[in-house]
Amino acid sequence: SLYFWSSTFSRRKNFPPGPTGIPFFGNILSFGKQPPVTMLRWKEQFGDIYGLHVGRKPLVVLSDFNTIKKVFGDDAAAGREQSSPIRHDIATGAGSGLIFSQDDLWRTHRRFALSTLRDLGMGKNWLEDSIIAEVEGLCQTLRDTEQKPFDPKEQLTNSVSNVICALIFGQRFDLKDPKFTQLTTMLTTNIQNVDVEGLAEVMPFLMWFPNRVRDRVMTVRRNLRSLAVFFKDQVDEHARTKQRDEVVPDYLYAYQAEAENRSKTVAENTFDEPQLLSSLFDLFIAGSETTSTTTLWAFVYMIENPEVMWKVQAEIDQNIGRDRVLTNADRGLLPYTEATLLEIQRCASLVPLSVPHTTRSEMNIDGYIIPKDTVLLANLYSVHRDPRYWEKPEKFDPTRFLDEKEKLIRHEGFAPFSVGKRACLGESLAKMELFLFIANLLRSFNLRLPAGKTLSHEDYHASVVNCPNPFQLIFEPRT
Ligand code: HEM
Repeated sequence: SLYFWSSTFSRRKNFPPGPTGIPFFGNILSFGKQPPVTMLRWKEQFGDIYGLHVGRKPLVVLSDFNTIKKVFGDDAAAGREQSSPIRHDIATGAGSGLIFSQDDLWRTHRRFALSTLRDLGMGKNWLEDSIIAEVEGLCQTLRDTEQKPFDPKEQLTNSVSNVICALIFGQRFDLKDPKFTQLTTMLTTNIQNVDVEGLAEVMPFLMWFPNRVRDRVMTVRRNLRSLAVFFKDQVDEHARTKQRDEVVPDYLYAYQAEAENRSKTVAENTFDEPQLLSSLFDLFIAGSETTSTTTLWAFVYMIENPEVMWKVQAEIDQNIGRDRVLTNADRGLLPYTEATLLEIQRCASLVPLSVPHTTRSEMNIDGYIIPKDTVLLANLYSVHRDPRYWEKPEKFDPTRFLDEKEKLIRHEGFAPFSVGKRACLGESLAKMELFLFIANLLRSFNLRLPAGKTLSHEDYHASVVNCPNPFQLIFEPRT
């Protein structure tokens, strides 16, 4: 097998150089607990484009902003791996939905999702109103803690998930509803376990006997099946109430209408139920954990940099006052607050390796010949720490996003939502949510650590989403 191994490698003549792997495993055993950090070190050694292997699967890691922009702007780099041991395709079909589909299926459904989300949110106050209602509910829950140490993660996740529920199902759940909490907890668990994917792929025999990897894979799969039942119930419920005219339009109705329309006009209609279930999974997964975890990062950075928190609060107090809820229209008056949100996103690099792309055909990337079906990783974590774009990248400093007149600037090398054809399709929703949640939380509360506790941005769990390890805070009302 060693011969086979080395012969497969030597055949890839123009493949980018990188760290040496070991037979059978490739480089996966060297990733460490925080792969993006390890990959940043490899960048320093091998440059902006280097090659790796997970098992025998080749991977190319891109670490420079402009290279990523160029490569991800090309349709040839817009593929996704079509299956995985721990994806919801066990319940909905491989290569379906929005995140893991590719080619025409992806193009059609991405276009539909973008325009539907735009139509649902645009020029209408209900989306902003429903986000604000969630923010106010969350603030009430935090006031109810009466300044006792409290871990905000679960309530925060529920509040943010409710925004997605409003968008896709036209309904929200009580923040303390145990069934809803069970659902959001399953999603959180699954996101945190994505890092088991590579191990399960490289060592499929681990599924044959009890061990930690198998336990994690089984938990994820069990959760996926329960979630699929939940989504299916929602779909059926919608089908039953379709005729009522007082309903608020939502993603599900829009999808069902599109499906009906296309069934009359298009020969090959991909707006079927498995594709719907898969898309609901994706919007839920991509749309809730990301925003709520960014808010957790905001708490961490505000505790680490209290002078920034005070400055944000002072800006809000002076320009708006602390007694009324901040709305989207206030953003223009709060450049320092906006800059702080951007700096939180830069430092957190929430989705540190973006979502892996694959090549749909052979690509030439700066002289390297990358074969079809190669996985491409964008190391956004290293982009956000690149000294070519960021002065003193390790420093938390919102003013880097402001010009000398304290006006907000667009900063080169900033890509929390990735770039190109597959860039986040919820970006504008996410930005609105981040502002409304974080700015209103800071308007309403001083954040403090319980006596004797510490908090550090280095204490986190690395997976597809980097998430701070659990912590408690004291939420001291500011009114
Ligand atoms: C702070 C919040 C968020 C961050 C940091 C974030 C980041 C990302 C990143 C890095 C990607 C991968 C892009 C790529 O493959 O190149 C992505 C994809 C995606 N995001 Fe977001 N996201 C956020 C919020 C949201 C929200 C609120 C939604 C829901 C509407 C959403 C829906 C999606 C979808 C559907 C994709 C897959 C797009 C595709 O494959 O074509 N995201 N996001």
